Amino acid sequence: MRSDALNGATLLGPSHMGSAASDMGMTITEKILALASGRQRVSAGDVVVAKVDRVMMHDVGAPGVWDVFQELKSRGVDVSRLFNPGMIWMTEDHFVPPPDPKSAENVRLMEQMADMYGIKEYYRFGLGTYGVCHTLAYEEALVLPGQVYVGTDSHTVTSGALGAFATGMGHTDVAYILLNGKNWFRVPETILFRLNGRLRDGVMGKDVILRILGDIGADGANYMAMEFAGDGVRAMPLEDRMTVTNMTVEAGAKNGIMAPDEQVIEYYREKGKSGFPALSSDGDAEYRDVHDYDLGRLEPMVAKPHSPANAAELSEVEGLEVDEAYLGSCTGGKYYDMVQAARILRKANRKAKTRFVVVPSTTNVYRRMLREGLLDVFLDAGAVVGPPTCGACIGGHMGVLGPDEVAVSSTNRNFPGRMGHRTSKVYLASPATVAASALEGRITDPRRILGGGN
Ligand SMILES: CC(C)[C@H](C(=O)O)[C@@H](O)C(=O)O
Ligand code: SF4
Repeated sequence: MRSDALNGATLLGPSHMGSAASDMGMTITEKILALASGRQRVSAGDVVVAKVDRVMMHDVGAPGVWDVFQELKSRGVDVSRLFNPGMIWMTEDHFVPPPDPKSAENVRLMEQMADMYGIKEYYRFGLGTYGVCHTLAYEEALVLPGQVYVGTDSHTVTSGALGAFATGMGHTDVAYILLNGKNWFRVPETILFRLNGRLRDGVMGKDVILRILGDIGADGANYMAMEFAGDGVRAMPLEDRMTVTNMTVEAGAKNGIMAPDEQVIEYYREKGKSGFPALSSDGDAEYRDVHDYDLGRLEPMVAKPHSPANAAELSEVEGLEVDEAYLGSCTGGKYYDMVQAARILRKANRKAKTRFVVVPSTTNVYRRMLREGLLDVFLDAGAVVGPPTCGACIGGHMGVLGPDEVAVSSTNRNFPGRMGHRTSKVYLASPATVAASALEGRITDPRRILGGGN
């Protein structure tokens, strides 16, 4: 079955897994876990031991895994060799360039791990390409459709937009995978979100996922797969799709996933990658729930403090004064996000009225911004443009908030204190909304500047 399914980068028909006619079909998530565990079929609730294809560690996760290794060593476990160093890739992203001694120490520890274990795919700040892991996974084609991909970060779910089973795991689980190449998974139930129609100008993937989070709640998909399908998905650029899967974990999801379409396959072809299974869900797959959305009617959204699921239409808070507009992170610091924000600034052609912090998520984004004149657009608007890092998204550095400050941010979490002082307040919004709000110093509908009907 495995060789049938690994049929090159072609879109495989629904029933390629050869399940008996009487069986229910499978979801894409079930198919990937079946392939990885060498089974003909799996169903939600099954516990499987699945081979993991790729593992990511960053400058917060790798030191945590190192600690687990030391603990195992003290109990007599041999941690001198890994199952397959080639399955691992690492990047420095959360606290780089290091803002404090502890972060600097973590970076040194990563260097040591890379040397000791022979980890070759290592993206280091100050030595060329590096950046926020989830953007880098896409840009450098580090994860392929159909793979089981695990990272030391909860937003590893982002890569599900490209058709992988992608999920975050804790240090102990990742340590186990590094030593054994596999782990156990309970096959999640799936909620299907059918996205129909096209987003209007000024409305982005971020608005889609905030709407959905508002509808299902912060625990609306606990340990479930959130699958997105429909012509609305196909109409979205890949980087905007990634914003949608990125925030599935904010509803508690195990993974977010979209079946790879021609756009995905073409993307990988350009990167010189093929030979992966482009799986999709069967028509008779079993879903826990199905939700329909008409993207053509979606309004710009925000998530009010202090939960990503505390969603409201932007109109509810329009005009609210902000102290900072933050454009960055794996959610809102991708190239597409920068382009959408810059479009608003170009159109307005004036300075921001509030502090405006722009942090491209990777060096690839940064270089493209430089080449295409986007850096000038942001600088001309008065923004400070920082080097690639997670930065203020996690309250680390590069624009953290002071007491009672209010920010509008393209990031994914607005828990108390997430971006700085515990009394600060964060409104999550799309990159377009962040740019429009920076210009006005107040939460602003980007369509006011773009001139669309709102
Ligand atoms: C530091 C890291 C483990 C964490 C995560 O798991 O997501 C961070 O990236 C976040 O966004 O909160
Ligand atoms: S940018 Fe923010 S959400 Fe993304 S990995 Fe970094 S800290 Fe986490």
